[in-house]
Amino acid sequence: MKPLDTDRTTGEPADRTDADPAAGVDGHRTGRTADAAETGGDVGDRPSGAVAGADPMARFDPGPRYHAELGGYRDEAIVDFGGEAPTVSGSDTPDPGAGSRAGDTEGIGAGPRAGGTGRSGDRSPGPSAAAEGDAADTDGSAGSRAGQVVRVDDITISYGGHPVLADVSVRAMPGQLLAVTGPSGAGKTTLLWTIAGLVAPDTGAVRLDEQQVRDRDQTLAAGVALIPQDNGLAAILTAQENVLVPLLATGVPADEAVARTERTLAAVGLGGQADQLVEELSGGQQQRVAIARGLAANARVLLADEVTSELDAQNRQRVVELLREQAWQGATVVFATHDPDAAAACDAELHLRDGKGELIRGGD
Ligand SMILES: Nc1ncnc2c1ncn2[C@@H]1O[C@H](COP(=O)(O)OP(=O)(O)OP(=O)(O)O)[C@@H](O)[C@H]1O
Repeated sequence: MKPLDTDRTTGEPADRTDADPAAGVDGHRTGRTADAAETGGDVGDRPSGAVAGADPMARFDPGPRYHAELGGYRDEAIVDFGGEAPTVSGSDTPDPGAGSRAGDTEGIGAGPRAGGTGRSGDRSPGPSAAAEGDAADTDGSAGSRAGQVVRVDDITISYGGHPVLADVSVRAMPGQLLAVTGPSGAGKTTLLWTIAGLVAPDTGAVRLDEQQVRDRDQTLAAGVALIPQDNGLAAILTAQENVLVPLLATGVPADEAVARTERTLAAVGLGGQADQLVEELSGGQQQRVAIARGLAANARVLLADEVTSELDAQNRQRVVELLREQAWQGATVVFATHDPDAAAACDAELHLRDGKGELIRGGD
């Protein structure tokens, strides 16, 4: 495997102003200080989120330490979620990256690790998030989003010489859900990360429509969102902020960002917990925040990595319905899961075992 370098330079955070937190970006943590130990020392100077003027949201500036494409405020930030954006080749497209992984260190190792070759020690730079406004998408109408065909052609990936995926091929289509199943360690996360451009195959290729995936920047620009297995949330931010900040940081107009945030949190049943810090939420609630963030990205390709693992049956079903809704709007959805019911609700299923991938249902 060739972990891709997604490290970014850091800078000092912008000074915060005291402006209005009502904007939802900064208002809740009065009296709470960031835990440097938890955050690698960065978040104590949490980026501004700050606000000034009549429309603070419109002036939101997360500060130079915020790495939307890395998903948060810390150098090790991992997360993801890509958002919609025009095309892979659209180099002028503002990077729709976003996501967040500011505070929570626990999940960083989840998913394919960098095998020690990543820039951040043994941690793989995580998927990042993204989100860029696409007004056409916000109405949620059928087919309003231009998904992309994801073509995985004969990819082989190994970690330190140990093969994980061998000649795996699959195609995921806009408007459809592709389940990726298989036992623990079969390579589901590795496959999703490869589609996201976070892991480069040893051989073979991944294409979005006709564009070969090169790296995460490219897939972010192409509107590929990843909801990582470990959620990748910033523990010291509220649920609302975890959804909202990446949207603002990637240029989604404030009104729309707020609307998307409210809509997606409500959709996952967390409308009443919007102002609660992530660290105060249960595991299942945190998972739903991460899902809301992924949904808010209005991605063209949505990669959901075991996003129902901590949910009760009712919420699992709801999340599968929400993924279905994404597909119904036109997105291409790839959903790694251990849950046979969730897999059965998908249009096709790729089963990974012993390095091989077999399309056991649907697809072509
Ligand atoms: N950086 C790394 N270095 C070495 N091995 C790695 C690294 N990242 C992942 N692996 C290994 O690759 C294999 C596939 O991991 P991956 O996380 O893709 O599996 P998975 O199917 O998503 O597993 P799970 O269902 O438990 O999440 C595992 O054996 C894992 O230990």
